[in-house]
Amino acid sequence: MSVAVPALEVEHLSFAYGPRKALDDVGFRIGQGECAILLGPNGAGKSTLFSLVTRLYDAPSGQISIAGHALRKDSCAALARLGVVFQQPTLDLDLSVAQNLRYHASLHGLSRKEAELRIREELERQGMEERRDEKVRQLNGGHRRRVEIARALLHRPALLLLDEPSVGLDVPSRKAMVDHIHELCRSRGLAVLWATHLIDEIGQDDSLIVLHKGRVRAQGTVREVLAGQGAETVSAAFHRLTAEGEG
Ligand SMILES: Nc1ncnc2c1ncn2[C@@H]1O[C@H](COP(=O)(O)OP(=O)(O)OP(=O)(O)O)[C@@H](O)[C@H]1O
Repeated sequence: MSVAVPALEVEHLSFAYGPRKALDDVGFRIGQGECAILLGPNGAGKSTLFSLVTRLYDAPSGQISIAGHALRKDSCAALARLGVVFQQPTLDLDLSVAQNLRYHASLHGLSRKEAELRIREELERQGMEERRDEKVRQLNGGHRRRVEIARALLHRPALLLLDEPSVGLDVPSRKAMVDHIHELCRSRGLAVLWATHLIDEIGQDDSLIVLHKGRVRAQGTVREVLAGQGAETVSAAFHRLTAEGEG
C-alpha cells in the first residue's frame, strides 16, 4: 500500500432506519499509523458507522474504502485488511486461548505454521504466551480483551476497529490496553478507529472525530479540535460540539 492510501476513507455516507436518519453525509479519512478516536453521545451514530464499515449493513449511499479497496465492489479484499474488537466479547469460553486464535487464523487462510508463529508473536507482545493453553473462561476480563486484540491482529490488518473495548475493565487493564494500542500505531503503522466515551483514553497524538446526531461536527488532531472550539480540554470541546442543535 502506498503511503498516500488511507487505511480508511469514508465519503458522503448516509444511512437511515426507516424514516430515522442515523448518519447524514459522513466523511473522514484515517491515515496509516493514525489512532482516530470516535467520540459521540448516545445515539450519535457510532454503532451504525461500525456496522457499515464491517459490512453488517450495506451502505445505500456513499463510499467506504479500506486500505484502498472499495467495500462495495471489492469487499473480500477490503475486509481482509480489517480487524475488529466488538463491544461484546466474542471468544469461545470453552476453547483455550490458542484454539480461539487458531480458529480465526484458519478463517483467514493462514497456514498452520504461519498461524503458530503469529499466535506466539501476538501473545508474547501482550504478556499472554504462558496462558495459551488455558480456557478463556479461566481468564479475567482484562486478559480476555488482550486475547481479542491478539486475534484481531493475527491476519495483519491495516485498520483496527475498536468498539468501546475498555468497558468493564479495571484501571490497570485499561491502561495496559490503551498503551498497547498506541504502541501498535507507532511501531507497526496500524490505523485505529476507536469508539469510546472515556476521554482519558485519548493520547496526545491521536486524532478526533466528533459525531453528533449522525453528522461529523469536528475532526482533526486534538490540538486542532481544541483550537476550533476555543477549549482547553477535550471534555469542554466535546460538550460545546454536542450541545449544538440540542433541544
Ligand atoms: N435497529 C435500529 N432501528 C431503528 N433505529 C435505530 C436502530 N439502531 C439505531 N437506531 C437509531 O439510529 C441512531 C444512531 O444510533 P447508534 O446506535 O448508531 O448510535 P451510537 O452512537 O452507537 O449510540 P450508543 O453510544 O448509545 O451506542 C439513533 O437515533 C438510534 O435510535
